[in-house]
Amino acid sequence: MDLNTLRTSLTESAVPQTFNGDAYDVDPETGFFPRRPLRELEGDFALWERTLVQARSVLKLAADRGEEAIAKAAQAEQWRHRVRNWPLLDVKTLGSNIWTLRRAHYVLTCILHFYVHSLPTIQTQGQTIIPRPLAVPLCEVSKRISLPPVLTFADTVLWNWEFKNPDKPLSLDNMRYINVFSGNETEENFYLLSAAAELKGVEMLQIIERVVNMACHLDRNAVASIIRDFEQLVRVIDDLAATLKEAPKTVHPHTFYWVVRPWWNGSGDASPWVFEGVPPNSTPHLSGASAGQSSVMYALDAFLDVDHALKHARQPAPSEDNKRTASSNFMAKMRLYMPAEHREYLAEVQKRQVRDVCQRTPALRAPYNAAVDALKKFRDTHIITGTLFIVSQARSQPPEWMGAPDVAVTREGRSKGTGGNPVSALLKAGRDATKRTMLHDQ
Ligand code: HEM
Repeated sequence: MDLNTLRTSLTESAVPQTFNGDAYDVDPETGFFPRRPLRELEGDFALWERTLVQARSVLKLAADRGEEAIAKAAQAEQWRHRVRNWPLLDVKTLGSNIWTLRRAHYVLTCILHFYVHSLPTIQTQGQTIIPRPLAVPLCEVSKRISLPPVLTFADTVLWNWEFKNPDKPLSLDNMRYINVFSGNETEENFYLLSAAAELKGVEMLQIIERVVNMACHLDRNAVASIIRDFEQLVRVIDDLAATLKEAPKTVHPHTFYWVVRPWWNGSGDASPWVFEGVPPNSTPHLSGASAGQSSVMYALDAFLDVDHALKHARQPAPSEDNKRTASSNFMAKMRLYMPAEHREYLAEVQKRQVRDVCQRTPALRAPYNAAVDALKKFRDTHIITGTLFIVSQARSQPPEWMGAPDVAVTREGRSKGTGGNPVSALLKAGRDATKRTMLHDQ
């Protein structure tokens, strides 16, 4: 679809009578996933595609001191040298097809992360320079699709797959991840776990759309139907929690923490990124990729009206830790890393104020609360997962073949999440905000 056509249809449907995900690039069968993989870039831009393929076979994390990394160090430097000497391509000639621009974002952000995280530390003292032939087109493409010029959840999970069998529809069994930075199974399995949540979430989005439409014209039949939908929603959220609980079976916590997650990091205080040829301060959002940017859970939050920002006086009152986390605005900031059309979708769901409808309709309160409770339990599971995969691993030693961790970074610092919040306080604040969403009899 053409970018302008999509934007126009969004503007025209600013307050649609019937809420329909299609208008926001949300597919009825694949949700936030595109129905088909994004097509490779062609012509001059095939250079970017080739560079990404080469990166996978030669680049390792800068901290990697393993035999393979040492043997490939010269090839890795040649790869970075080639990127620095690329011709400066004009992205205007890419056209305005949204899928082409998304593919360009995916390819260039993957190259960016290969580039910065493989750079020997000696070359990143004080600041990390992103060379002009990469920086300029990346920032222009990002601007055109309203995404920051950094790897996002969409780049790693939504746009990074191909069919095993192109004649069959998208499903977990019929997809394979293309760009796996570390090349290991833990990373690919993390993407598949996220994909499982996205695909499970499709059912959830169908429920959300049905309920927000019925909530506008509430009669006895609509109430009965909404009650059934809330019951179904509880089952879907329970399934999501069960999927998350299974994570340690396929995603290895130690490998995840030391070998996979560093590839997704964005710009940090120790060596902030500088985009050559791009006006300074024009790229403020550079956190890096996180499952915290998956629109699926935010759709649920918007639908149930979970108040992460603590704007409303709800019970029980927030703790001091909750307040500190809310002031960092993490949840609102993560929305900036989602595709623009999905952000619009979330805003539209939020506007429908389903929580208020349920508050005014006694028969809906208990079914609504059951869904909130299921989401709270999902977040309880998520806290356990975050503790196992991040907090505990921050106390562990890196694999032997890796250089020692940066001694300047304390263990506490190492258990910070995307955007710099301590992981456990962040995940608990989300759980507590969910608890406060419960309706009480008035
Ligand atoms: C091994 C599996 C997982 C781990 C280790 C993990 C870890 C984390 C961490 C550390 C954060 C804090 C922000 C950050 O540092 O990026 C976070 C946030 C978040 N994650 Fe996960 N996550 C996992 C799986 C998932 C899955 C499958 C989903 C999607 C359903 C998900 C959805 C979220 C959301 C929505 C947030 C924002 C905070 C919140 O809503 O409470 N995560 N996750």
